[in-house]
Amino acid sequence: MKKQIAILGSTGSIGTQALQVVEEHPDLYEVYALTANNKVELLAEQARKFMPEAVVIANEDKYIQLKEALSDLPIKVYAGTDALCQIVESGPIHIVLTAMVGYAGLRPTINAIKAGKTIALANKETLVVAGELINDLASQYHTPILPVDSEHSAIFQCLERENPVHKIILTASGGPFRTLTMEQLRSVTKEQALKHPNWHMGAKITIDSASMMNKGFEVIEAKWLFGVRPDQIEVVVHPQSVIHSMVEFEDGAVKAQLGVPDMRLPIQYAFSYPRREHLSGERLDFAKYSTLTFEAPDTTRFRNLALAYEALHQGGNMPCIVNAANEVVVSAFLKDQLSFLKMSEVIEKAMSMVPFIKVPTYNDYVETDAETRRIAAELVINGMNK
Ligand SMILES: NC(=O)C1=CN([C@@H]2O[C@H](COP(=O)(O)OP(=O)(O)OC[C@H]3O[C@@H](n4cnc5c(N)ncnc54)[C@H](OP(=O)(O)O)[C@@H]3O)[C@@H](O)[C@H]2O)C=CC1
Ligand SMILES: CC(=O)[C@@H](O)[C@H](O)COP(=O)(O)O
Ligand SMILES: [Mn+2]
Repeated sequence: MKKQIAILGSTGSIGTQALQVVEEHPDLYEVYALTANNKVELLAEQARKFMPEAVVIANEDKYIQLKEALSDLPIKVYAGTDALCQIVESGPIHIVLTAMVGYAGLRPTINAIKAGKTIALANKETLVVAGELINDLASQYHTPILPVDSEHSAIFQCLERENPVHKIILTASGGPFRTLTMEQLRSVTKEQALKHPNWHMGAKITIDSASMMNKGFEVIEAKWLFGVRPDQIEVVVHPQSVIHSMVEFEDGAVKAQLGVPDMRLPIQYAFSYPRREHLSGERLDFAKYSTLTFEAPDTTRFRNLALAYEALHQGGNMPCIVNAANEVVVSAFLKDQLSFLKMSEVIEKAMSMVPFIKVPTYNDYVETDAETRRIAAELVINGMNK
C-alpha cells in the first residue's frame, strides 16, 4: 500500500524537496494534502501535478485565487489556520511532514499527533517551544516522531537499540560569518547572511544558521528527540557539512553519518523508515574533500548558542520565549530594522522581561508567544537598534 503523505509547507525548501522524493517513488508515496501560506501559484501548480485530495492555503485572503486556479480539478480547497489544523487529522493520512516554518507549526503538529499520524518533523520550532508537551502527547497517543533535520536524522541513523547514548555531537557549519571578528559582525548585511556556505534553505533558517541560533535550537531539539541531558549535547563546528552529526557510546566509540549536503536524504529516510530506498543524485566523493576540519564554537561572537543552552537549562517557557523573540528579530533583521549583533541583545532582554513559567500548559505557551512578540517588537522599535 502506498503511504499517504500530508506536506505542511509544500512551497518551501523542505516541501519542494519532499515532493521530489515523492516523484522519485510514485510506487511508494502519494500526496494526500498540500499546504502553504501565500504562494498560491506554486501551490496550485504542485496540486495539478500531484493531484492531492486537498490543498489548504493558510492566508484566507488567497482562497478565491486558489479555488479558481483549481476549479477544473476534483481537489478540495480550504483556507485558514483552522482548516490547516484539521486537514492533518484526515483518516487516510499515514505521515505528516511538518515543513512549515516557525511557531505556526505547533498547533497542526499537536493535532496530527493526537490523530496518531506519524510525524516527519522538519519544523524544529515545535520542539523548541513545547518539547515536553509534544513528547507527552506522542507517548499518550503512541505517535512516532521521526527527525528530518539533517543532524537529528544523522543521530537517529547512528543510534543502537541495545546501547544508551553517552554523548551527542552536533555538527555546525559555522555559517557565512564563521571567521569574522566581533567588529566585522557589527556591520554584516542580510544579503551576506542569506548566503549559507553549504545549504540552500528558507530565509528564516538561513539567518538562524548565520547567528548560530539554528544550532542552539538543534541542541534543544536533540534533548527532546533523544532524551539526553544538556551536558550530553556538544556542538562542534565542521565547516564542510559532510559529517551530519555523531553519537558517542559508553565505551568511547563514535558513530557518524556522512553524506553530501542534500535534505532529500533525511526527508526520504523519514518517509521510508525503517527501510532505505534508492535516492538519485550526487554521492559522497571523498577525493573531493581532502580535509575535514573541526573547531570549538565561539559563544562570545555567536551569543545565541549560549542563550539557547541557558533556555534549555532553565526549561519551562524559556525556550518558547527565545523562539518568539528570535522570530521577531530575524524578521526585523530581514527588513533592515535591526543589526546582526542586536538580534542577540533583544532576545536576551526578552528572556529577562517575559514572566517565567516552570510548568507551562498549552495555553501558557500561546500567551508566552504573544507576550514575547509584543515585548520584542517594542525592543526593536524603542532603541535596541541604537
Ligand atoms: N530548509 C532546510 O534545509 C531545513 C529546514 N528545516 C526546518 O524546516 C522548516 C521549513 O524550513 P524551510 O523549508 O527552509 O522554510 P521555507 O521558508 O522555505 O518554507 C516555509 C513553508 O512554510 C509555509 N508557511 C510559512 N509561514 C506559514 C504560516 N504562518 N502558516 C502556514 N504555512 C506557513 C510557507 O508557505 P509560502 O511559501 O506560501 O510562504 C512555505 O511553504 C523550518 O522549521 C526549518 O527550521 C530544518 C532543517 C533543514
Ligand atoms: C540542513 C540542516 O539541517 C540545517 O539545519 C543546516 O544544518 C544548517 O546548517 P548550520 O546551522 O550548521 O549552519
Ligand atoms: Mn539542521
